[in-house]
This record gives sequence, C-alpha cells and structure tokens, in this order.
Amino acid sequence: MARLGSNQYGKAETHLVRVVRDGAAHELRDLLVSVALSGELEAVHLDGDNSAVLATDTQKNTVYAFAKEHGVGTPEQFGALLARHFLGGAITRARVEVREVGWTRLSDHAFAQGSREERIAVVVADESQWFASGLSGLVVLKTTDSEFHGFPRDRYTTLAETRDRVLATEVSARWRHDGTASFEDARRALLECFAAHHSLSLQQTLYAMGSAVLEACPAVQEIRLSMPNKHHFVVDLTPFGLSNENEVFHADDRPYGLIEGAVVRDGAPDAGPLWDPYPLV
Ligand SMILES: O=c1[nH]c(=O)c2[nH]c(=O)[nH]c2[nH]1
Repeated sequence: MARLGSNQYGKAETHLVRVVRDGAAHELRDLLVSVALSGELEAVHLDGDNSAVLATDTQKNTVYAFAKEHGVGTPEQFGALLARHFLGGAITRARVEVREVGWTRLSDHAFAQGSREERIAVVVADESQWFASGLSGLVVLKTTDSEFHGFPRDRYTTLAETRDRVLATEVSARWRHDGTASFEDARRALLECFAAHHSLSLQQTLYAMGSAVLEACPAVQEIRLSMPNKHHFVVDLTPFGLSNENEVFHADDRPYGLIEGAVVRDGAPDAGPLWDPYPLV
C-alpha cells in the first residue's frame, strides 16, 4: 500500500522577453518564470481525473498574457500577481519563481547581455503571501585582505596556512522578507561588505555579508547564502628562476569548497512554505 506524498506541478522556465515601446528608448526585460501549483490533487494522480488540473500550457500562456496586460514591474510584483491568480478551486498554494537577467543599454533599441548574474524572486501564495528575493551568479574577487590559518592539521593535511590570499566566490543568495525589501539595498550591502571585510575565512565573510543585509534591510528576516570558494592557487615559478609574490595564479574550477549558511534575525517569524524544495528532487 502507498499514498501520494508531496507533489506540485506547473510550467517551468517560461522564457519571457518583454519589450516596452512607450518612448524612443525601448525597455527590455528577460525573465524565466516557473510556476508550481499544489493542493487537492489526489484525483489526478490516483485516478487520472484531470478536472482540477489547470494545464501547464495554460499557465505558460497566462505568463505571456499578464506581461502584456499588466507589464512586468518588479520580479516580486509579477510573481505575486501570477501566484494569486493561480489560487482557487483545488489549488491552495501557488509558487512562482522569477529569474531575471539584465541587459545593458547600447542605444535606444540595442542591448548587450553583460554578465551571468540573475535576479531572483520567489513568491508563494496560499492564505498568506511569502516572499524571497535574491540573486545568483554574482562573481566577486579580492586580491588581498583574506587569510586562512589556524585550521587543524592531520596526516592528510597539505594546505599551507596563509595570511594573504586571493578570495573569490560566486554568490547565490535568497533573503526572506514581507515583500517590501529593496533588492538594490540588499545587493549593495552584499557587495560593500565583501569589499570591506577583512576575511579570516569564507565562512566568516558569509556571516558578515548576511549580517550586513539584515542591517541594511529591516524587512529582511533571514538570508541564505551559498558561496563556492573559487580557489586561486599561486603558481610555482621557481623552476623558471622567477619569484611569485601573489601575482600569478592558477584559477581552478573544481573541486571547490562550498560554504553555505543562513543568517536569521532574532525573533524572525516562521518561514512557512518558502524554503520548500523546488524542484522537489
Ligand atoms: O575560507 C576557507 N574556508 C575553508 O573551510 C577552507 N578550507 C580550505 O581548504 N580552504 C578554505 N578556505
């Protein structure tokens, strides 16, 4: 015997490009929109009864139609509009994730895609609304002000202690808030802290960056960070009779240390379904 466990369904990664042609300077938005609906969906899974199933194709069409009718606004606004729309009937929870890539303006109507950074908004609507905003692909590096020493040594330890190293990471972050937190303030706090912080480990830097966002953004209750340590190894140039004082590096892409953690405001309310996994597996 078995039972239906957690389930959700929806159209993932609808790639929406919206051009606003109001003035001489066109505006360009480029978003991946993923919808996941859940609720009373036993009948479709157990009996093949589709009477409560809003087709994922319809969900995709709704994304495009809403972009035309309502405009996109902020990713949080667009996500909330969609999530609320999908609620009703058998659907008691709607999760919408929006990932946006930026285009830099070249002219009134030409653009270049500059970086792999994405802005992210997650909105879950049920009887309440839950918001997380964030980013991924934000690559940062500092050429000094980073140390790593004092770690235990065992028979497998070869890593040298260092008082001055290159520190680089690709920040992924999600901060949970009430829908009012400024994305720009949070992003600026992350970057200013990374630049200013004298690091004794990437873990310490992660905690400092998370704390900086809580400090800068009163509406943020929690921030989760995932920061791979993009190792920069000093190349041994002695075979060529050359010194290397932290000037020439081998930037290794793998393996990498993966440093992850959350910084939670004292007294933060429950996160509800916000951190539920999507995709499920
Ligand atoms: O900042 C760091 N944290 C670690 O846990 C670690 N481990 C390691 O090998 N190098 C580093 N650097």
